[in-house]
Amino acid sequence: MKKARFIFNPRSGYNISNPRVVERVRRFIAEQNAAGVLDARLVSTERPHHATELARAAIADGCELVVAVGGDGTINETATALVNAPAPVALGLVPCGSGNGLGRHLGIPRPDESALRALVDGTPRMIDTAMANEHPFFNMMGLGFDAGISARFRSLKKRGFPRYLKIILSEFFRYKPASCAITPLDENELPAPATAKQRLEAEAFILAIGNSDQYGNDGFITPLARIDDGQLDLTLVRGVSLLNALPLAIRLLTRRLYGSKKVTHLRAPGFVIERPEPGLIHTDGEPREAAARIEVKILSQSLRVMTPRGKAP
Ligand SMILES: Nc1ncnc2c1ncn2[C@@H]1O[C@H](COP(=O)(O)OP(=O)(O)OP(=O)(O)O)[C@@H](O)[C@H]1O
Repeated sequence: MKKARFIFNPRSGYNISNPRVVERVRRFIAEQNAAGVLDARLVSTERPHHATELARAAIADGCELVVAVGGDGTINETATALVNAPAPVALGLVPCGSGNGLGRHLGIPRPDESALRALVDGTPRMIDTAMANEHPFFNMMGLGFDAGISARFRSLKKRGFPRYLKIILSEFFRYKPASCAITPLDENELPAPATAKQRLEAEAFILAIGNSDQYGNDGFITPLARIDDGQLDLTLVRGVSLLNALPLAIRLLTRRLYGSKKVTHLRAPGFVIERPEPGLIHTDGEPREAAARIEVKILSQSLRVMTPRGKAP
């Protein structure tokens, strides 16, 4: 019998409007407990960052499976406690957020029966995780336009994709591109000699660094990223205007962003981003205050995750 803990965020996009998800999860737990497969219970988060405390407590209690029932923010907080945890502790996902970027990349787009089945008969996989200064991330980090969106989204009482869209549109008209310098790092966290000539200074509309290939909702901002290759993919988008916003959005949704002249792609195990002053970034869609200098680095194969059988990306 595998000891497990389910960490449920009642504030995540899907969970607010779909109380049936948590009912189904409770039933699944009862079924698995009765069948002698799991020894599991569900706990709810009461505040931001509570999921990390709950996940640490679950590991200390001997749980081998810790399941995040929430969006990318809840997954981030839960997984933070599991990075480099001793085997066989694994993260499970029941993605119920507004975007579900990590879940979609791993073949778990929705909180459905397939997501639940993967928890008990799926394949455990080792994936990379990453840090942006002191902030862990698992899916995506960024600065510029999308960091502003995450800050405004956080202040909403109600969440969900339509509200995302509304904020994206209003932020588009007020956002001013930010200047930054980007230096790729090698495996030893030194400026990469082979790629040093790629050091870029730019006015970034969006600067995104992806461990997975998408923000969520199939917005493929780093379309070539793989979550277990020991590398991070950086996408720099410059000069977005009313004229080119729609074609760029279509490219974003069809994995063709790197065909645009406005877009630069870099790949490295890490990056240093320097800005004129401290400011906002986001990690997995959650806004954070960060120093002017941001060091982003990969932690190769540092998290075990349960994924559906035969669905490895
Ligand atoms: N009980 C709570 N009350 C208020 N906020 C909470 C509570 N529990 C967790 N949170 C916060 O809720 C926020 C949103 O969670 P989450 O990211 O899971 O949902 P989402 O934003 O709808 O999904 P996604 O990131 O996939 O778009 C996180 O910042 C988390 O810290």
